[in-house]
Amino acid sequence: MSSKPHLNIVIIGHVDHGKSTLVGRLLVEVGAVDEKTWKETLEAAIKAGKESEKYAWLLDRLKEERERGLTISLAYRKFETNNYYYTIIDAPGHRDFVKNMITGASQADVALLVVSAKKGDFEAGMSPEGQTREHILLAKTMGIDQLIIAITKMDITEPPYSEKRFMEILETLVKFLKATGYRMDSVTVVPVSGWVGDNVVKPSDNMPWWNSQKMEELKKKYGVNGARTLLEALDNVKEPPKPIDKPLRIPISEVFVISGVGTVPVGRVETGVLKVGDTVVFLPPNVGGEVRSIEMHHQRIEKALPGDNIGFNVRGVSKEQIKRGDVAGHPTNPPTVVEEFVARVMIVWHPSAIAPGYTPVIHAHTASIPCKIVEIVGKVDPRTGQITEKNPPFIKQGDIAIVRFKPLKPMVLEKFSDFPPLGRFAMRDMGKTVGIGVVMDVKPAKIATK
Ligand SMILES: Nc1nc2c(ncn2[C@@H]2O[C@H](COP(=O)(O)OP(=O)(O)OP(=O)(O)O)[C@@H](O)[C@H]2O)c(=O)[nH]1
Repeated sequence: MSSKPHLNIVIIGHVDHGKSTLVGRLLVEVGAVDEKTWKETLEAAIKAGKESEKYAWLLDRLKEERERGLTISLAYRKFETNNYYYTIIDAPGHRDFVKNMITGASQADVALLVVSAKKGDFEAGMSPEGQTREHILLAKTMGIDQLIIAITKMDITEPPYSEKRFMEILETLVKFLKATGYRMDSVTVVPVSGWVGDNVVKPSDNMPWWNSQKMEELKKKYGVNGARTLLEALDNVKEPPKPIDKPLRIPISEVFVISGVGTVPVGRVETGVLKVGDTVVFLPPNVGGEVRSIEMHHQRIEKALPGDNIGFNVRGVSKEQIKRGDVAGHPTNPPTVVEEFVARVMIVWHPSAIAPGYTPVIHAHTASIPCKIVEIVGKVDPRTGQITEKNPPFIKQGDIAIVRFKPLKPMVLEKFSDFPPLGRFAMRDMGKTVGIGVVMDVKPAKIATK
């Protein structure tokens, strides 16, 4: 196996804009789905009267197989480019997308926004209820900074492969993306047809205007990057910085006592490196000691890296002192216990209005702590992405807002920009997910030294 970096990608876009068709085409052309499986699936699609939706049909079938627990389909959600291994985190509908983003073990490194250029389609996606608009905001809220925009169905613009239509769409999108806070140099655009296969893996002759001169023009005019094909755009994504260089953070999921070993907290290393012999500290309780051993998959290891699920024995820490939701780090740069934090939240479900005083349970990393809203700093207008209303009296379903929270018990949280896995959360109440958010700023609590 080669050592290409692994990236997670999420597919977003308005209903029927051509996500499945484009992704199906990509998977077939890069060889992630073999020709034989493809032909069989195609025949089944024709039999079922789904000829015109064969790629979508394929993806749906793969999804069904996965839901039935067949492992083979997993392979079809993975593909390679020259530089990366990709895993597709699917996002067929808004609800699933939100759920996946919160509960998914893996954060998306990049989003592929599929936008239909067909007359009327693009306009529907950008309407106030449109998912193009909603998904862009959601992706931004969840901290996905790299965006590839595939403007698809170029074969059925009027006239077909219209440069004018492409430019009109791009201009509207750029305006909205800028207002949302996207950096244009993190955005790459490509005109495609998922159906015909133009500019998906192979450069197409149908859009002679899509050339290096045009891409330079777009860079100058809007700051966005152009890619010859979707594959090239995927290949040129920037590798996210390795969390190995960051301070150590291990959210604890369980604590065991093992005879002959002692106290063994278990958790996943999110950032940094843990070595045998290191001194660690657990926050909020602020207790710590020397790491005597580290175990992964029942094997002793000397050092644990981001992504490793480990159990580790710490001298002088008892089971009663630490629990799920605590976070281990090095004493030189310990995890942050917050007195208050400011977050950007999106309310995905709530039957009435949310006002200061409201206290949902915040689920962040392995912690679940009730946190009170002490201030609604401002409401973000979904049409522009800008703060419009300062200190509104309440927020409701569909709103995006900047909110200040106060945890009712000691809690470790970090700024999303510093430690993404410790800076995103779900707000839950009444057994449901009320909202999602990312931590923009923290006010550290004073910790008593022991
Ligand atoms: N002509 C043309 N039709 C396309 C293209 N891409 C998709 N379509 C058609 O548009 C319709 C929707 O495509 P899908 O790929 O199912 O769209 P989707 O975004 O996956 O849809 P949902 O998952 O239901 O949101 C289907 O009838 C496709 O055949 C394209 O590039 N050109």
